[in-house]
Amino acid sequence: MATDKSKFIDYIDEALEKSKETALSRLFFTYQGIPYPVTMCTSETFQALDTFEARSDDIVLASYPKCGSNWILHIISELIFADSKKKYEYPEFPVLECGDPEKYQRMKQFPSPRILATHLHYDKLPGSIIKNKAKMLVIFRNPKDTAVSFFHFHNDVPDIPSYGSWDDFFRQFMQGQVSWGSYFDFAINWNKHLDDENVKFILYEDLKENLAAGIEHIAEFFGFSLTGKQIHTVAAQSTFQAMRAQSQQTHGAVGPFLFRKGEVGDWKHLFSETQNQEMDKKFRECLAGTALGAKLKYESYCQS
Ligand SMILES: Nc1ncnc2c1ncn2[C@@H]1O[C@H](COP(=O)(O)OS(=O)(=O)O)[C@@H](OP(=O)(O)O)[C@H]1O
Repeated sequence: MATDKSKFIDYIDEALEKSKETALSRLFFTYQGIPYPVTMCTSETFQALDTFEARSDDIVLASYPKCGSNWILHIISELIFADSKKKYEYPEFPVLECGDPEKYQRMKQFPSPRILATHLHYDKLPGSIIKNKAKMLVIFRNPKDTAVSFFHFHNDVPDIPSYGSWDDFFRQFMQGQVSWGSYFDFAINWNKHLDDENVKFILYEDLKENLAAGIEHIAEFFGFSLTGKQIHTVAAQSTFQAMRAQSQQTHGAVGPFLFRKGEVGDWKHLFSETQNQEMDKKFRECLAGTALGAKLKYESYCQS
């Protein structure tokens, strides 16, 4: 990645250090009905977030955890670099709701465009993002691979509290008792806003299938004018293999765990038939017949 991410790595290392002393039973606190990890979020920071002043040229990258947040962060910073020849510096950890309460004051000094990643449900975003019509790219991934990725992150990273088994994690995931709450609540919430003029939807699986085309759409949405050659260069730097190879430099010790497999359909290795049926039912109840339900291509990615 064309960025100096030392602040980024410092923040991740600090969160991992806190995780070492945190048992799974003490990992979450609830703020306005949603569980968040105590290692990354505090209620003081959430209160301060209400005062955050968004700009119309902020770049908001929204996603439920494990849906490809670091992938689009990388793509955007490469697009900025290709467009302006200036490295995007990360003066703060880019996830908006993570960090100390003073970060929003410091962020006032940062030059535009500022990249704001977030895992917040739409109705928990600070009002100024909506009011000032900052452009928001929201990336979704099929819920089965999302759950599997989430489970592996907990159980593979030595310093992060583990679940007793995949079955334990699945139960918590389906009840929304995981960091940033329920995938399905997040989806229902965002579903109402996919047609908003400042919102663009992107599907992890589509990006995987045609990375250059996805990058072109992202560039167009944010108004970066790049040549076809530049788009292909960004695509070559944004493959899973390229990002995994750099992951220790970009994300520190957690890098190789974060960039784990990057595949579509990994859920087939873990889901039992009963779990498949349970998630299929939940999907039908929450998203069947909705615009997002169609966009997720559930039959292709979760049922075959
Ligand atoms: N370039 C590229 N191509 C394909 N897949 C990629 C890429 N970059 C990240 N990933 C995969 O995204 C998963 C991690 O998601 P997030 O970055 O959203 O994680 S986090 O919530 O911010 O911790 C995680 O998925 P799994 O491998 O299935 O665990 C990453 O491997």
